[in-house]
Amino acid sequence: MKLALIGFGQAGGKIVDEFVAYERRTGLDIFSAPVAVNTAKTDLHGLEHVPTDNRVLIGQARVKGHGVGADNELGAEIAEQDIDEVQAALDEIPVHEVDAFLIVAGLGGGTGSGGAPVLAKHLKRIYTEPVFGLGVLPAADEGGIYTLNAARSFQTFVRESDNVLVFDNDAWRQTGESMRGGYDEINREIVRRFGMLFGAGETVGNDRVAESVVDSSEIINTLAGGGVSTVGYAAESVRTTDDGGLRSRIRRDGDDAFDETNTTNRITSLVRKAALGRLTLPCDLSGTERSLLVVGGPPGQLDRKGIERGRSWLEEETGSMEVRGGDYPIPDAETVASAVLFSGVHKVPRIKELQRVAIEARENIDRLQAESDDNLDRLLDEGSEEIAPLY
Ligand SMILES: Nc1nc2c(ncn2[C@@H]2O[C@H](COP(=O)(O)OP(=O)(O)OP(=O)(O)O)[C@@H](O)[C@H]2O)c(=O)[nH]1
Repeated sequence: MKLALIGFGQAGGKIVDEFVAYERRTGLDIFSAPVAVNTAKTDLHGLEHVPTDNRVLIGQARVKGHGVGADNELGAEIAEQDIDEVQAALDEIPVHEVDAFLIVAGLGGGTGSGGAPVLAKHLKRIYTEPVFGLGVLPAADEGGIYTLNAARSFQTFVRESDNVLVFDNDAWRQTGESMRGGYDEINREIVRRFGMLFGAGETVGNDRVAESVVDSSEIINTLAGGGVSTVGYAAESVRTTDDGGLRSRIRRDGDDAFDETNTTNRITSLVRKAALGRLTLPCDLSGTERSLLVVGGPPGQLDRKGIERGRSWLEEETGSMEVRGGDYPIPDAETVASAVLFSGVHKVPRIKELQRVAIEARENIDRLQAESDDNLDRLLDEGSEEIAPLY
């Protein structure tokens, strides 16, 4: 599908940068004029792939290019005030060619957390195309303020968008590695998963027209209806033979029945692994409203029976009959991969936990604020009779 892609804040910009790198690497044509918006000049400078003309610095009058320091109310205010500057960048996009908007932001900071919902609301007012969000939740150990920001932004972003696809940094933190050090790997993971979903049905290069049965309307219909989504992914490598043909790792030449069963089984097992493995937002899949299965890889490996079985299994697992699916032929691929989009998920312990910690953080901030005023009064009162103020 064709997306108008907008990264808000540092995380949003870096992920959009990675999406553009992915698009160039794969030869796909998914993103129309990607845009990065930020209140921090250095963050915009740090991007490598988003064209310079598409980097929009907002809030200069308020924060002078230094960011909003995790104040997401300020982030939202600035986004509202400077929405025309963002719109000017979007005016360059041939909107009649795009299927949807995708706004990407880390929800724990200030600029993206505050700005993404404001932009979603603005786009929905102006355009008829659906507006989707890709929201990144902070890791639990980032602290109360990040959690509070994320909880407030999350509920607003979900309300203002047609669907929010969620990636939880906490679930993807590498043990023993600092969160910051791991961002590059995490961003590649985000792009691998969402890139495969959004790339389904798009043209690779000039001469290979994808014959996929997954097209943009199926992705849009899976996301339509609102709510929150998560994505599962699994892949297995297939080897290239000496004559350039593709051969599965355990294929026995000349045994067609064996090959067919093998490709069918591989796909059904990849679908299970994708759904039962680590999701972008871990959750209980029962009660998921709509799902979409995309199986990508070399055309000869995309067995229809396997995809059908995978779909039936997903229906049982989610308890929903609304499971769409299809293949995504990628002629030169060395892996067969399965990506599953679960849309309208409800049983998400992480969100409940985020809200609980956010309430605690709010109470803690209010209490400290009240105490701080008293403490300062007490501190300054001491000796005030002997020491007169300067004026
Ligand atoms: N996955 C991922 N998450 C990131 C990355 N950078 C930051 N984050 C997350 O996003 C949250 C928000 O951080 P930023 O995007 O840096 O904040 P910002 O929107 O630029 O806002 P301010 O810096 O407060 O102006 C953090 O709490 C992290 O959880 C990244 O490169 N990848």
